[in-house]
Amino acid sequence: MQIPWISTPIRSVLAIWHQFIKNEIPELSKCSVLMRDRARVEETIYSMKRTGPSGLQVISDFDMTLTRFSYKGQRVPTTHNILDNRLLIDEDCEKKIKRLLNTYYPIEIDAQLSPEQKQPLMVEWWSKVHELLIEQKIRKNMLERVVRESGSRLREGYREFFDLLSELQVPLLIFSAGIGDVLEEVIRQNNVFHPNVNVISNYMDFDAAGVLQAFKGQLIHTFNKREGALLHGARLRGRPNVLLLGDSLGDLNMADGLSNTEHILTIGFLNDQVEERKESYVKSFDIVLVKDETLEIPNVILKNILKPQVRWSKRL
Ligand SMILES: Nc1ccn([C@@H]2O[C@H](COP(=O)(O)O)[C@@H](O)[C@H]2O)c(=O)n1
Repeated sequence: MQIPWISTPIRSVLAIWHQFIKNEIPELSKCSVLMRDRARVEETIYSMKRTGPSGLQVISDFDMTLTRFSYKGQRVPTTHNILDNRLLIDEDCEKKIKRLLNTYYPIEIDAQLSPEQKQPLMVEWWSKVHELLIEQKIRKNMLERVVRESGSRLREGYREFFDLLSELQVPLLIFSAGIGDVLEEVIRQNNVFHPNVNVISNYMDFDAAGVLQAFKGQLIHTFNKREGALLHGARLRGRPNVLLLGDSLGDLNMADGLSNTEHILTIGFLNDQVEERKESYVKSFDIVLVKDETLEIPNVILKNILKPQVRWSKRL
């Protein structure tokens, strides 16, 4: 808002007031942020803000959503890839797992294939890898060290994200097709496994000697999160407003187990194959973050919903 004939301080106060009444979030103007309908996004945030922390829950994917996609030019390992350590698997197994990754990951992110076409292939990928891991007789007591030695990295701003939700007792459900035991160890080692955090994932089943013998429950892969959400619906109910974070179109189904929702705001991290997938991401997510390795935008939105008074008093 530019009014040339009034002094700068008055102009700044007016600009802040203008933003306040319009509920504008300046960070959403960054070129890495894409939205189909910005006005709708801001209205949704405003509605969520009116209900406040007691009505909100956050549902998030883990690998490449809460963790970085890459760091210093290298891919950051997923919870599956963290197990690629000689303490747990031999060279032959490592080669086989890499070959499977090179075969199936391009399918997972292929913009030309539908989720229905990808589904059976994802089951194949996950099942083959889990079989290989079971053959390796992985020991539970090695996981702590293996996670510590891995290059796993949560996104910049993760502490603020986890701590804010914990402080205001907003439930955070991490819904991951990765490996739950490894995921829990990553957030524990980063000191953010707070009591408001719940995890739905693929958990390892260890025998009495602590050796991997199977995986528990129904397999979760990237494109069957709807089934998982329906199965675990009870863990999702209760709060009508949802902030959902993911990096795959399959993550949009993570809130399918919910009934009585009022507002769902979806944020998608577009990390890879950007040009090929941009259109479908913008169509499907409310906000798309292109090659953004941080949690800055989710944090700004959360602060806006949960702590409006802090935001405005800081700015004034
Ligand atoms: N053998 C595998 C299987 C899957 N992945 C990747 O993990 C991601 C799943 O976890 P989310 O937390 O994102 O649900 C998925 O995107 C796969 O690319 C893998 O690295 N190795």
